[in-house]
Amino acid sequence: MNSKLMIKQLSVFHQQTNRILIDSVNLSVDEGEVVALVGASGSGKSLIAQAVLQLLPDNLRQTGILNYQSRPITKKDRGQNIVLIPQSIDALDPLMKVKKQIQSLLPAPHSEQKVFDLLGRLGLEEEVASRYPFQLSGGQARRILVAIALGSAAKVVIADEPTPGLDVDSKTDMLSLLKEVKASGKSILLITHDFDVAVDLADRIAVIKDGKIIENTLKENFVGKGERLFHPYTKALWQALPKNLFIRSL
Ligand SMILES: Nc1ncnc2c1ncn2[C@@H]1O[C@H](COP(=O)(O)OP(=O)(O)OP(=O)(O)O)[C@@H](O)[C@H]1O
Ligand code: NI
Repeated sequence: MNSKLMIKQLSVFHQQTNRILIDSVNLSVDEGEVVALVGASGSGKSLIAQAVLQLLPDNLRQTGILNYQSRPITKKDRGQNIVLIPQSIDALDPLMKVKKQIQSLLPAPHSEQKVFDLLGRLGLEEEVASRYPFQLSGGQARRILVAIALGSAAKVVIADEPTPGLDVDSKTDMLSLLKEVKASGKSILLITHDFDVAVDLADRIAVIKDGKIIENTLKENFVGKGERLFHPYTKALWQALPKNLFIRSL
């Protein structure tokens, strides 16, 4: 298989208590594919992203295999080959203006024009480049984080909760930005608790519950009342989507 990113038997433990937070997770993302990882708050989604990027805090320990293009992932892959759109906009450096921030993460040559072009693609004015992060709205800051991913040379993007608490219009905007990231040929691991975002964007959907993947299936299997789905939890998520609510009453 042509896996860009492969996660094999990944487990994450709490060092002191040995409590298991991620339990033998297998997940892969092929070239140009969007795989959504869906689960409730606290199910372990961000821990998987952190483990892949070698960013787990010191009190946690990981076991298992993490590969980028069939070889082990190292810290050097971070930003180079695998880029994270982080869950928190606090990830932006508060002391660095937007332009410098984007330039420092783009592959050379990172001209001013390149920054403006990127901002333009994301529907942001050039003037935004000269602001500090605290002068941005939440939605603008999120777009800057996507801009960094879009402009980077990395072939794999991990987007951790890109649509939290956005209103319908901002969510639609964010979805089209992510579609643009996909159209640029990158593979995406899309982390979200928002099931309709997953169904809209992904080729394949994996569902995580209490640190375990309980379903991993092609988007095509999300049809009808969910007869083709394996786990009752996934069926419930599918049936609860607003567009499917009528099905339940049939
Ligand atoms: N550094 C840590 N030490 C101990 N427990 C942790 C640590 N980080 C996360 N956890 C626990 O691991 C579990 C999974 O956390 P994680 O952040 O991956 O959830 P999540 O699915 O991303 O949730 P959300 O949707 O709220 O972002 C939670 O129970 C959390 O409390
Ligand atoms: Ni999270």
